[in-house]
Amino acid sequence: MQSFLQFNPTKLWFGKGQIEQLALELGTTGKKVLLVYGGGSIKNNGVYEAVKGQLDHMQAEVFELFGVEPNPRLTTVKKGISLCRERDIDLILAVGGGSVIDCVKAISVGAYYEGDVWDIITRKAVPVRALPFGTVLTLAATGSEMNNISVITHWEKNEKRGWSSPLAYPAFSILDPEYTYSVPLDQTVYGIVDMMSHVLEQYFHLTENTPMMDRFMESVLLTVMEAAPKLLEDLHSYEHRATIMYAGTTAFNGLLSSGTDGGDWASHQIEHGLSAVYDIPHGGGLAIVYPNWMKHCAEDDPSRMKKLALAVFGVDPAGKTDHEIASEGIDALRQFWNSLGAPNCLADYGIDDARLEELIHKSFMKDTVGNYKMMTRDTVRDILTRCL
Ligand SMILES: NC(=O)c1ccc[n+]([C@@H]2O[C@H](COP(=O)([O-])OP(=O)(O)OC[C@H]3O[C@@H](n4cnc5c(N)ncnc54)[C@H](O)[C@@H]3O)[C@@H](O)[C@H]2O)c1
Repeated sequence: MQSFLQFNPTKLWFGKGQIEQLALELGTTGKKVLLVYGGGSIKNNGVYEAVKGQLDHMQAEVFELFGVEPNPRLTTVKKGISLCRERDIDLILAVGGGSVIDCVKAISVGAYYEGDVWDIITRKAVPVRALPFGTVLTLAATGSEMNNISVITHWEKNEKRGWSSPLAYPAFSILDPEYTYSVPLDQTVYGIVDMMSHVLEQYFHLTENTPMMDRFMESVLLTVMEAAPKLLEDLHSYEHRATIMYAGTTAFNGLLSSGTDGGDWASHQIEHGLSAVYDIPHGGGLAIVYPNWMKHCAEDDPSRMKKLALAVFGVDPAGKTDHEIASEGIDALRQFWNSLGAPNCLADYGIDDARLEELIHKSFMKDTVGNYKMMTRDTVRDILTRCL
C-alpha cells in the first residue's frame, strides 16, 4: 500500500426529504444564487419546486442557467461565467446529473479566472479561487457530487477534456433517491455501467498489498450487480434507487483509490474520444470499450482479471488456465451489462471505422494514456477495432 492523504470536504446529505437541508446550507438569507439545470426534467418531477421552496424560504435572489447539455459544452460554461460576473453571484447550485455538476465546477473556477476557462480545462492554467457551489443530485452515475473532477466538451474542436482541482469539490451535496425515480431506463443503465467502470478503472492498479481497497471495490461491484436488475424491474423502488445512488458516489469519491496508484483510466480516455466525436452517452461508450480493454490487457497479463473473475463473477477455476478464467470473467461482465440493455459494440450506435484514426487521436488528449497498461496508438487502435 502507498502512503496517502484521505480528504474529502464535501458534506453529503443522503436520504428522503434531505432537500430541507438546503436552507441550512445557504446559511444566511438574501444570497444571490445561480441555479443551474439541464433539459428541464426537474420541472416535471417536482425537484424544481422543492429546490425553489428552499431558496424562497431563505429569500435568495435566484438567477437561472438551464439547458446544460449531456456532455456539457464549453459554450454553456462561458454563459454561466458571464452570469456570475454580471449578477455578482454568491453561490452556484447545480441541480442535475454529472453533466450539470461538471458544468458548474467549471463555472465556479472560471468566474475568477481572467483568461479563457478552456486554459483551466486543458490544464494550461491552475485555478486559485472559486465560487462556492453545492449540488442536488438527480441521477446516480458519475460521483461528481463528491469529487473534484469535471469533464467539459469543446464541441467545435470535438474535444472532451477532464480536469480536476482541489477547489472543485462541492461544498455540499443533497442526495434524495426519490429524485432519481424519473430517470428513464436507458439513463439508469448508463449510470450503472458508469459507476461500475469507475470501480474497475481503480481496480486495475499496480500497487502491491491492497487487500482493503480491493475488497472495498469488489464489494461495490457485487452490491451494484445485486441491486441493478431488481431496480430495472421497479424504477420506483426506494430501496434499490438508494443502494445504486450511494454506490455511485462511493465508486468515485476518492475512497477506493486510497493507498493505490489510482488505477488505469485508459478506457475513459478512449470513451471521451468517442463521445467527443459522436456525442454518445458516456455509460454507453464505456459498456463497449471496457470489456475490450480488458480482453486486450489480459493477453499480456491476466492476473488481475482472474482475481476479478473469481471474486466478483464467481467463475469456477477448476481445470482452467489463468487466461481462461480471466476471459470468462470478462465475458460475464459484458453479458451482465448487455442483460441490462447496455450496448455491445459501436455498430449498435451506427458507428463504423470511418473515423477510426480521429478517435485514436482524440484518445491522446493527455500526454499518457493508461497506467495499468500504457497505451500506444497501436494498442488503442487494437481496442477500438475490437469495439466495432
Ligand atoms: N465528474 C466526474 O467525476 C465524472 C465521472 C464520469 C463521467 N462524467 C461526465 O458526466 C457526464 C454524464 O453525466 P451523467 O451520467 O450523470 O448524465 P447526465 O447528467 O448527462 O444526464 C443524462 C440525461 O439524464 C437526464 N436526467 C438527469 N436527471 C434526471 C431525472 N431525475 N429524471 C429524468 N431525466 C434526468 C438529463 O437531463 C440528461 O438528459 C458526461 O459528460 C461524463 O463524461 C463526469
